[in-house]
Amino acid sequence: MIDEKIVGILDDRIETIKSKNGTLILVGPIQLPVNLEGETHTFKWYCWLPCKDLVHTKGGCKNKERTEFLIEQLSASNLAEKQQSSALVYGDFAGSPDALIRMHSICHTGDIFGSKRCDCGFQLHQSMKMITSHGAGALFYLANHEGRGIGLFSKAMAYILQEKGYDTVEANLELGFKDDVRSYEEALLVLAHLRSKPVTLITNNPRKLSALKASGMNVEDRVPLWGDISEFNRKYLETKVNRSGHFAEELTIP
Ligand SMILES: Nc1nc2c(ncn2[C@@H]2O[C@H](COP(=O)(O)OP(=O)(O)OP(=O)(O)O)[C@@H](O)[C@H]2O)c(=O)[nH]1
Repeated sequence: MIDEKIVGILDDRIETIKSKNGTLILVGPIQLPVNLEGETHTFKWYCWLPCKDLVHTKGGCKNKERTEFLIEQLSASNLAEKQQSSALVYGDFAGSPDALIRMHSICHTGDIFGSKRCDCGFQLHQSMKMITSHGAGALFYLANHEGRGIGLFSKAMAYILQEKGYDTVEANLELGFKDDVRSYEEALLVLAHLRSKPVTLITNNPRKLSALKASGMNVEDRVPLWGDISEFNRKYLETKVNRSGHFAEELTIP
């Protein structure tokens, strides 16, 4: 039995988002002060969970019952073994006429370790800076997208192939994957829940742009995000342009 007071505290900040493919449980907003190059910017942080990741789910509950049931499931659901994605929201996200969106795929090596083999760490921090300078926007951090959806272990194997001359696309294909197996469905449901007005997408990837538009994202515009180019990621970036068709007009590879 969960303490009623605990249920009351959490219930205010838990919502369910229903779609034809299932239900997401969204928790937030949570104040998150973030250090961006010495300046503190406060984001609103949301995290979500597909209902199927819980041990059991109970349909049709009233809010308080649902929240109590959810808390009861948590400790047995082994959520640390699964991936949970989240969103950092900035400014008047629902109301602002234009908002910048970054759909950022997790990159353990680039985002956490600062690896220079890719541009992911740079893109993560730069997009947060772009969103705060713009005044309104959201960064979706997609935790089940590692290695463009192949997973961290497979990405490690792909890196070994790349050391032997295979490019990013070839390495994925040689390991039996498609080049890009990412799904944006859950993130789009959360986005639609938080904002209905059009957005500007931060990306260099035309396939990401079309996939998101095809899934119903209300994208009005796109802004590029190239940078942190070095001898270590030159081939990776050239492969993006030459094999994956990335918009190259804003890119200068020295
Ligand atoms: N398979 C594989 N994935 C990689 C490699 N380097 C980085 N990644 C992954 O690529 C993903 C980053 O993709 P994005 O930053 O969305 O890049 P993008 O698809 O080019 O799109 P934009 O950055 O939006 O232009 C992350 O999940 C990384 O883990 C690699 O060499 N092989």
